[in-house]
Amino acid sequence: MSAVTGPPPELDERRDELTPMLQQYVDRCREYDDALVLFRVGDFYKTFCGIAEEVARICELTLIEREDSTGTYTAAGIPVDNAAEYVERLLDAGHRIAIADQVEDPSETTGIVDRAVTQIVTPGTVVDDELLSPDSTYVGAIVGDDDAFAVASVDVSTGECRVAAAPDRASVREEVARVGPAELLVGPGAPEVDAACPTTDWDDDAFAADTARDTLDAYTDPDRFTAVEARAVGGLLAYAEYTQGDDGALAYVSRVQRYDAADCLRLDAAALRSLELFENRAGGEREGDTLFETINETVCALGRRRLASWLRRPLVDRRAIEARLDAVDELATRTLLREALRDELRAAYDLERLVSRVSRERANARDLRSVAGTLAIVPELKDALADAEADRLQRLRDDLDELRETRQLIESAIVEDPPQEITEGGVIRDGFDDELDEVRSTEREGRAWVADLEEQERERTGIDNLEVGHNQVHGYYIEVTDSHLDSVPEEYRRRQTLKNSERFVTPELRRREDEILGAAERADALEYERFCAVRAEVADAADRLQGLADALADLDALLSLSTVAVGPAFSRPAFHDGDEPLAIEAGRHPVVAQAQAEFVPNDAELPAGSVALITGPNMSGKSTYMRQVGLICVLAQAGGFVPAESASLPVLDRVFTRVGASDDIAGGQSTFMREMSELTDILHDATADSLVLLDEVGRGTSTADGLAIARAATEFLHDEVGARTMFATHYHDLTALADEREGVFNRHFTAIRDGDDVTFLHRVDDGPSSSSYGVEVARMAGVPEPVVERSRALVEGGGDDASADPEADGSAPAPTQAATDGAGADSAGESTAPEADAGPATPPGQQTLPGVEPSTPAETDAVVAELRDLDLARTTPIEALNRLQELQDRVTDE
Ligand SMILES: Nc1ncnc2c1ncn2[C@@H]1O[C@H](COP(=O)(O)OP(=O)(O)OP(=O)(O)O)[C@@H](O)[C@H]1O
Repeated sequence: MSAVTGPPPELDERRDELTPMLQQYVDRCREYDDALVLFRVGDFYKTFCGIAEEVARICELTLIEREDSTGTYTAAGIPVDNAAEYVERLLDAGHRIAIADQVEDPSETTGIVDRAVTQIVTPGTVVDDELLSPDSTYVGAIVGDDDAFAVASVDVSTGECRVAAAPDRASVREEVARVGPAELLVGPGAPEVDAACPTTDWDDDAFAADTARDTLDAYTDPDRFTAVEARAVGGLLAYAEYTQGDDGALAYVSRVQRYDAADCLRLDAAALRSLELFENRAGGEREGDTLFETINETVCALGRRRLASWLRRPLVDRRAIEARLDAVDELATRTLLREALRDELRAAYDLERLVSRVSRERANARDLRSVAGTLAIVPELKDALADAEADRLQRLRDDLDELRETRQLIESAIVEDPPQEITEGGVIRDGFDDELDEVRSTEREGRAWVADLEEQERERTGIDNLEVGHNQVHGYYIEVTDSHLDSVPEEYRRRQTLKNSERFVTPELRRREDEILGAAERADALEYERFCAVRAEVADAADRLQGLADALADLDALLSLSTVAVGPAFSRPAFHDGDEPLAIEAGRHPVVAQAQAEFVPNDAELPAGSVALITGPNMSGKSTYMRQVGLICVLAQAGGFVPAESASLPVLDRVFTRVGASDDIAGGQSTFMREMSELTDILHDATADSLVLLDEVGRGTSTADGLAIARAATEFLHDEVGARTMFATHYHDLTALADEREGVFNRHFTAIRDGDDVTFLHRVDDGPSSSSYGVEVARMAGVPEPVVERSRALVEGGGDDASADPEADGSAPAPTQAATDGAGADSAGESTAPEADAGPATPPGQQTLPGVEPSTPAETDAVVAELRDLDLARTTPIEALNRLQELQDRVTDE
């Protein structure tokens, strides 16, 4: 990155010999020596020398040679009109960009136009619409003292700014993951975080206690914050100001919120990832298969961002949850009200970003009309909510600020469909400003006089084909064909001779023309002035406008939740004080169920402090089941209805997830190390109010060690922590824990086997599973047949209960049997016989593995005997494969 920051050396060395423009370029590069300077020259942002080469490479631009009296320089130019696209590429390539714009009007300057850096664009501080997704874009900052840390974040495009204290390093990491910044400032004393975004080393001084307090003082009372919080948010705001051109405090950051990270259902990075709230781990086509995209029914950008933040921070205050649910319930029941509100809200613009543009003086007339357009729906929304009963809705109705004066101001000042440009007129309405009206009427009168002139002059001179026209070079003229030149009056002055005609002006026409031009120019200037005044007045209402944006965002998010709530088989969750079981009837995974037509609903019941050990074949639905329990809890605490017939839930403080090592792509650490460090966090931090979802813990090491760790962790969670825990495992030995501990019980997923075919029922049942079907799944995944056969032989030959397995003794074809025996402490008598009886027919929603032709018993016996005698220690892989192939041929040929 350093190659493109600072001035190009060949220019820097000879600065004083360069042309004034290049001198200015070098100066801006020196001033902003940590950024790539884009230097405005006419309609382009230019870069020079080595920097130009880098920009041309990234942006696929052509390099040009620029020659002046001092030398020849390589240059590359980004067209100003579609700069956004190129800026995005440069950002993606990891550059920080300083935009040096012309800050003087070239037409009013003699000599060189002054240029200043007006904006620094970094991944976290982008404010241009073209570069921004509708989602929040945060820049975050972390700092630390000896024993305290703080995490601050700001969305420069909307002004949303927050800071939270974090008691330890793990909390910092967790909060950073939850904020999900696009860029992170790592301040002094900050712990190492594995951020999924670029990090920036920002001036340490900005985070110093006194400096940070001074910065913060321009926004709010610094005494509201602890020392470390003030350092984090003060340093961060200084950076935000720096990126916006260093013009002082950002007026649209009207509230700096302090929050407690523990005041919400805490989801750490692992939980966010494995529950796939915002990102699908599979990526690609399944990218949109996330909880957020599945339940997002918002109709405007404000609501979209709000719903995302509710999902990132579900509530933990039961009263607040119920209040949200009451509102959702009412909106779900009252279809007409819901649809009327949604229809109105569709017309809402992104008020937060508009207000921030207004405050930054970047808003144009269209933006102001969008503000007014959004204000125009407010009375309708208030009316519609007039008889709302839920407290939350009543409060929202009161918070919907009509801002009548602001709306009236914009509507009376700005024309309905204004142009993009604000300096070229056509922006301010007639009747808004006397002076402007007068100037405009002078212009209009002048033009009318000219328009009448042709008729008048024809009459006066008797020249019936006399014409009045206008061109850029000569202005207004009177054109007379050669045949009528004799009739031209005396005061006509010749202007231009054409092939068959002459063009004239008169002193009066000249005077009128000057008047028209003067008036037009004056009108444009006046309009711009008036526009800026109106914009400044709107900016004065920024606080109230942000308050309104807040209310609109809440309303849209509530409407989205209520729209989902009326979907098939959603119900309002009930909350209890935690002593009762977490109980879900016929729950569904909201994302998988949507994609899968034949999704099988499942019940779940977890008494306080219990551990459910979940066993079952691969692919039988264990992970889906556990995640669905987690997602239902998250959705419920965010204030949503849940995909279940009923749900009776405790208010959780945290959801922990630990997914299998192979499911996780970890950087740096070995997957096993990472798994263990995540497990450590869980064992340390889980409480009796937490939900712990463990999927395959201990898989990344030897079986004996893995089993030991899994068992010890389960015992600890049960005996010491008392967290509600679901543990999906392939360690069947673990299921014995249910006999030893009262709160541990077994659940399993059922599959039925018909010969070699396996059908997954995706249905959870009591008791442990007895078979894993790993070999069948391996074959389904395309593992070569010889290896599959060898594996099967090993399983059958080496397993303790080989003789109990009908397939092991070669009796073929194997009778249809339940894959699970339903045995286990809690499930005596609840066998899966009904499924077994169902025979080979494939029930809906299940996958079937293809079978192979069975062999005859005698040959199979012989082959099995040979397999047993094989000395594996002396067999190379190739020999093993050949041998397997031969053995397989023998049993299938026969
Ligand atoms: N309740 C269900 N109804 C229908 N299909 C389901 C259900 N649950 C899971 N499935 C399907 O089964 C597939 C496998 O599920 P899942 O990953 O949960 O299995 P698993 O038992 O955790 O497997 P493994 O042990 O290999 O990790 C899912 O991708 C989904 O398509």
